[in-house]
Amino acid sequence: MQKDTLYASTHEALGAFQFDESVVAVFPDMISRSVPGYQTILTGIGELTRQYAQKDSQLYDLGCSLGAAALTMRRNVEVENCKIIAIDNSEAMIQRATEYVQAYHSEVPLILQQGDIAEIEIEDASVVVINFTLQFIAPEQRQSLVNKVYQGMKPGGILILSEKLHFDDEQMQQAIEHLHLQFKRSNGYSELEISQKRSALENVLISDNQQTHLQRMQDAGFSTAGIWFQAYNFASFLAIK
Ligand SMILES: Nc1ncnc2c1ncn2[C@@H]1O[C@H](C[S@+](CC[C@H]([NH3+])C(=O)[O-])CC(=O)[O-])[C@@H](O)[C@H]1O
Ligand SMILES: O=C(O)C(=O)Cc1ccccc1
Repeated sequence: MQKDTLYASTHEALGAFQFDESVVAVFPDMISRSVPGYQTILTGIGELTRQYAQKDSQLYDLGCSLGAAALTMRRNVEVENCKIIAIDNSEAMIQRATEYVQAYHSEVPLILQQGDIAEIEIEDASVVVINFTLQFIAPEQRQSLVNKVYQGMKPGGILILSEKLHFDDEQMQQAIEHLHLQFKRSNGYSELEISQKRSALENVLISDNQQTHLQRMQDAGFSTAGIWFQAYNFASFLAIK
């Protein structure tokens, strides 16, 4: 696995964070050193897929990057006639994801598509995963995306939504941000890397608080929604239709 050193040296004209070839090359290392609980969330996505995937249905991974969640879902589907659809708008991600997916054999079809998740159709879904991607969608498009997911779901279907959160209470925000900072330091990121990445993500990753997420899922129509996992400011929600 290639080490993430993207922000290790000084960038004078630091551009906004983009999911381009340079990020793709280091992505597995970057996400596991930056997101506490990432592996545990993938394991949970597998377990929930095993429990909630319905026969004759579609499973979606929206904002799939290299397809980690889609591959975990595929390993855990135990019912007949399921199809997994994984979508990302980064050409570089989809290209690399296609190579990854080809390395594993399975009877369950997995289709990788380049596209904007705000624009694609969702139908006959039993499991929809949005693992750390809604935070990159324009805030004013988020409700209609979650509405569309709900509309495209079968009764009993689930949405697994993982996001970086912020906290309205300033003291909570500071305390939890500190814990995340320490997590990145303990994973070998330097102060320069941390501060340059933070600048690059400004206005690119726009987090919501927990209440905004829960309200949005409720407004979409989900009768049940809650957090099933949280590590510091990174949480994963489960909503059931
Ligand atoms: N409008 C959009 N449409 C489609 N894709 C998008 C859009 N905007 C951003 N993306 C894509 O969303 C992904 C977010 S990463 C997901 C990790 C993965 N889920 C994982 O489980 O490993 C999370 C992170 O890096 O923090 C990137 O691949 C973007 O190209
Ligand atoms: O690195 C961070 O500080 C994050 O908030 C998470 C992240 C992880 C990978 C790509 C973009 C953001």
